[in-house]
Amino acid sequence: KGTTREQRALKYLKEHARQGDPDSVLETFDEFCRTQEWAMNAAEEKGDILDEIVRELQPTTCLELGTYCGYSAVRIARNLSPSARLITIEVNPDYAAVAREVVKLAGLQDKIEVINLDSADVIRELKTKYDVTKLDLVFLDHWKYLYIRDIKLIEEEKLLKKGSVVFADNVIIPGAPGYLEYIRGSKNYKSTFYSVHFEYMDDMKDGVEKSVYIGDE
Ligand SMILES: O=C(NCCNC(=O)c1cc(-c2ccc(F)cc2)cc(O)c1O)c1cc(O)ncn1
Ligand SMILES: [Mg+2]
Repeated sequence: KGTTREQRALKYLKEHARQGDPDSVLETFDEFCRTQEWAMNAAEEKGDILDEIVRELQPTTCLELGTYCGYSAVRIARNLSPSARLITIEVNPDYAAVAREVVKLAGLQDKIEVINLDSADVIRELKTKYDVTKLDLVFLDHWKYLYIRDIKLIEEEKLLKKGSVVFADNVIIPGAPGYLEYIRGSKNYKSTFYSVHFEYMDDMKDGVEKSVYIGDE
């Protein structure tokens, strides 16, 4: 097949989802992954926890590392208040291209900015180039060994404030042991682990970690 899995998913969404309807895009993407081809979306159970965090926190500025096809970006942005926004970073150009289309299909291009660069380079420029003062919500879902590098960078840049939430996917599968040890050992966070099913696999368990920043501003 000349197409990639991500391109096939986008085609399916364009043919079956309602333009401008984020809920329809997410439901259709979940249907694609259950009936056609698996994809690494933060699906149903993980998504429900993410929805809960966004609804309770009502974040103004969100950062996502690891856009992939934009499933969780749409999931986050559909619950954001009118002036709130999400910056999502994807290093893979093919993934970023698909994600931009999915965001447009959901009608959320005014809330979501997809950046096709390396996460560390963008984090260093959030204040100067992306007009960010503080991050209310950070969603870690990119390469698992980079979680610890990037959370340390976010702290170094003083981008968190009391109450900021850092939500990490895949802390069991594929796993992020270094990150878990770091964040659970840090006095600046209050962490909670949630045992959840791995996306679209009812017989596999994964885990997500929600950490609330309580350190100095
Ligand atoms: O790694 C890149 N993106 C995805 C990061 N996310 C993951 O790796 C990830 C993986 C899995 C996963 C777990 C078990 C398994 F058998 C297969 C996949 C699940 C998830 O929920 C993820 O989030 C990437 C690639 C590339 O070519 N260029 C730039 N970035
Ligand atoms: Mg993931």
